Amino acid sequence: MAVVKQKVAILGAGSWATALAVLLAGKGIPVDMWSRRAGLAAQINAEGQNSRYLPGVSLPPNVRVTPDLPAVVKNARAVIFSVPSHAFREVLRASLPHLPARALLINAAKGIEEDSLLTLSRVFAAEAGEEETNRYVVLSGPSHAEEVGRGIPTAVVVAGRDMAAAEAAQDLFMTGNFRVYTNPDVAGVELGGALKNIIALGTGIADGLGFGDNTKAALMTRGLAEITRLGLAMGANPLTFAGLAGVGDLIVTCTSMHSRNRRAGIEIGRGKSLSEAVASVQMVVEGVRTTRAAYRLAARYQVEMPITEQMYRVLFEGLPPREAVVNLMSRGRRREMEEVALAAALWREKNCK
Ligand SMILES: NC(=O)c1ccc[n+]([C@@H]2O[C@H](COP(=O)([O-])OP(=O)(O)OC[C@H]3O[C@@H](n4cnc5c(N)ncnc54)[C@H](O)[C@@H]3O)[C@@H](O)[C@H]2O)c1
Ligand SMILES: O=P(O)(O)OC[C@H](O)CO
Repeated sequence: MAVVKQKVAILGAGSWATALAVLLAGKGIPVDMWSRRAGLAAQINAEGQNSRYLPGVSLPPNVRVTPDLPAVVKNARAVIFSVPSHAFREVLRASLPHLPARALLINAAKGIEEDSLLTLSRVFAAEAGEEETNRYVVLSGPSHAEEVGRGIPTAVVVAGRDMAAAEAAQDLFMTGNFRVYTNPDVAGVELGGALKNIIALGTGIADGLGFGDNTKAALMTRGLAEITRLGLAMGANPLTFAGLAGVGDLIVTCTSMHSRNRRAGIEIGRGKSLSEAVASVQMVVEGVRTTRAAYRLAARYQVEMPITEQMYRVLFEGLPPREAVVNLMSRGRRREMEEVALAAALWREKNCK
């Protein structure tokens, strides 16, 4: 007798939600997806693809899309949140009364809540209660929907405070083309995934200005240094930033034409306004809100984040991108590793007794 697999719910119907639906449905798992817009749900069901957000990728027949949120999460063994980070609290709140008691809860969004400056795991704890965080995990790493949807080999990471939950998510997603690692460092994995978007906007701007690979490598490397500094101040393990959610995602987002953050940056570098650049991408550009959040977090934690500061001035204070480059290049002399190494030593002392 064939074993009927218990369904998975995906909240959101954008590009990442659709790619994850294709991945899971390809494993024979029934997938119910929630779209807040009935029209988009009907269109996806009728066309057998999400032509608005992930054109050219066929959805298996075991994927259904509906605007009925309670019906989508009912009896799901896992619920995946795949909406932009600014919508996470609202969608979580709407779904909480309906979530099955033991369902694994997976967040696939990459951002920091702008008003509260909370990472999304902390938003979850605030809304659902600290006792629920054992079944909450975050999925991150270098994974563009356009490639995952087409079965291109990809490696990602799942972080959870309870390793059993992280391992359950690992089992859920793992395929021959989608390799999943686990990590207990929730803060590091979510900060890596969120903060790299600021640097991707920056490398896009550098490309739009006509600069070269040297500039991009400099921004990525020094970007990783300031991401690590803030991560350390916020309790993350510095080694997480050497992994898939850190340097891995930084590489893919700063170099790929699939990256919405990089594409928006290119348009800004070519002279478009922020709103024109974001509108041209037609999908969420998480790095814009994250730049605002990280700029304030840097001040709160007294962490030096020069690239983030210049990005903030370009995006929100009208600083011409070329002046931002001059400001970065003319900073005082520094030793490369001093602060990060010191902070990492302190972290080891505190956490590796
Ligand atoms: N696209 C990728 O390759 C990719 C990969 C990994 C992670 N992510 C992350 O996944 C999250 C979602 O990104 P995406 O690429 O799917 O975005 P997208 O722009 O492709 O789609 C966003 C979806 O969310 C919906 N939405 C927007 N505001 C909403 C709200 N208030 N309530 C409910 N739904 C709302 C939109 O209608 C749309 O269906 C982001 O945090 C992104 O960083 C994306
Ligand atoms: O398209 P981007 O720039 O939002 O990046 C998407 C994913 O985070 C890549 O891993």
